[in-house]
Amino acid sequence: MSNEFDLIARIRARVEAADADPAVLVGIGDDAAVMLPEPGMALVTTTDTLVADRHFRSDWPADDVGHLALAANLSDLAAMGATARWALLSLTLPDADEAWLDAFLDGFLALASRSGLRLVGGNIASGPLNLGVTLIGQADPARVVRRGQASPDQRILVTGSLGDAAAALELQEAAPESLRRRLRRPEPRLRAGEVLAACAASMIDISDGLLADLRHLLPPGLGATLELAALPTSPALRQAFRHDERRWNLQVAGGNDYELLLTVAADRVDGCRQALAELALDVVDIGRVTRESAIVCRTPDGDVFEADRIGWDHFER
Ligand SMILES: Nc1ncnc2c1ncn2[C@@H]1O[C@H](COP(=O)(O)OP(=O)(O)O)[C@@H](O)[C@H]1O
Ligand SMILES: Cc1ncc(C[n+]2csc(CCOP(=O)(O)OP(=O)(O)O)c2C)c(N)n1
Ligand SMILES: [Mg+2]
Repeated sequence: MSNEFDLIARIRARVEAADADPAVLVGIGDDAAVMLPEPGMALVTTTDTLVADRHFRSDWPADDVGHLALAANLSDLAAMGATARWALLSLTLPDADEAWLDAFLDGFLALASRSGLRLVGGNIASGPLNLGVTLIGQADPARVVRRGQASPDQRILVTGSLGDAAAALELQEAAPESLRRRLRRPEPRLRAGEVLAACAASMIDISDGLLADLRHLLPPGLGATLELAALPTSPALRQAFRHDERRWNLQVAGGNDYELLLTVAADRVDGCRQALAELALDVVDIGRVTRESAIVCRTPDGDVFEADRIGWDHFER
C-alpha cells in the first residue's frame, strides 16, 4: 500500500517524464514552486474545486474526472483570453489507490500537455474525494477581457452548443455517448478565447448556466433579449429532448456547458467571426444587450419564455 510520499513520487515521475519547462526553476518537490514569468505579460490565476457527488459522480472513470477537473479551470483562463502555463493540484483522497491516481493523471496530464500547461506542485490529504486545481496563465495586459463590461445594443455570442451536459445529467445512464462526453470531458475553449479577446467587450465561461452567467456580463440596470431559436443545439440534444420547453430549460439554465459567452459591438461581429473561422471555430449570435434590466427569452413565435430557474447555485435547495 502506498503512503502520501509514494503518491507524490508517482505524480512527479509522470510530470518529469515530459520535456522540461525552462520557465520552471523549481517544480514538484520543494516547499513552493518557482517560475519565471514572461517579461511584459500579465499573470492570470484561477482556482476551482470539484467535489465528489456534487460536480461529478464518484463511480465515473478516474480519467474522465482528471480531464474534467482541469477543463473546468482551463475554461476560466479561456474566458479571460489567457493562455495556460502552470498548474497546482490539491488532492483529497479517501485512500491511497494507485490505480485510481494513475487513471486520474492520464486524463489530467493529457489535457495539460495539449494545453501547454505544466504541473508544478500541489498537495495530498486524506478525506472525502475532493479535487482542487489552481492555474496560472498569462495574457497581454492590454487584451484581458472582463465580466460586467457589456453595453446596450451589443450582440451576445456563444461558442459551441448549449444544454448537452445538463441533458446528460438529467438522463443519467440513458444519455447517449455524445451527450455524456459533454458532461464528463468538456473541451475548454482556449484557442477561441484568445481570438475572441481581441473583439469581445465582455466575456465569461458558462459553468452555472446561460442566464446566470449572462447576468455577470451585464452592468447594473442593463438586461438582454435572447432568441431561443438561435441557441446552438447539438443534433443529439434535439433528438433526446424533442419537447421545446424542456430543451430550452436545459439550454438556458442547465450549466456545465463550458462554452464562452461574450458581448461584441454590433459592427465588430463579422470581423470576430472571420478571425475564428480561420481557426475552423465559430460563434453564434443569440441576442442583444438592452437598457431594460430583465433578461427576456423569446420563442420562435415571439412569445416570452419563462425559464424554470436561471442556473446552478451551490446553496440553493
Ligand atoms: N473563497 C473565496 N475567496 C475569495 N474569492 C473567491 C472565493 N470564492 C470565489 N471567489 C471569487 O469570486 C469570483 C466568482 O467566483 P465563481 O463564481 O466561482 O467564478 P467561476 O465561475 O469563474 O469559477 C471569482 O473572482 C472568484 O475568484
Ligand atoms: C453529480 C453532479 N450533480 C450535479 C451537477 C451539476 N453541477 C454541479 S456544479 C455546477 C455548476 C458549476 O460548478 P461551480 O462549482 O459553481 O463552478 P464555477 O462556477 O465556480 O466555475 C453544476 C451545473 C454535476 N455536474 N454533477
Ligand atoms: Mg469558481
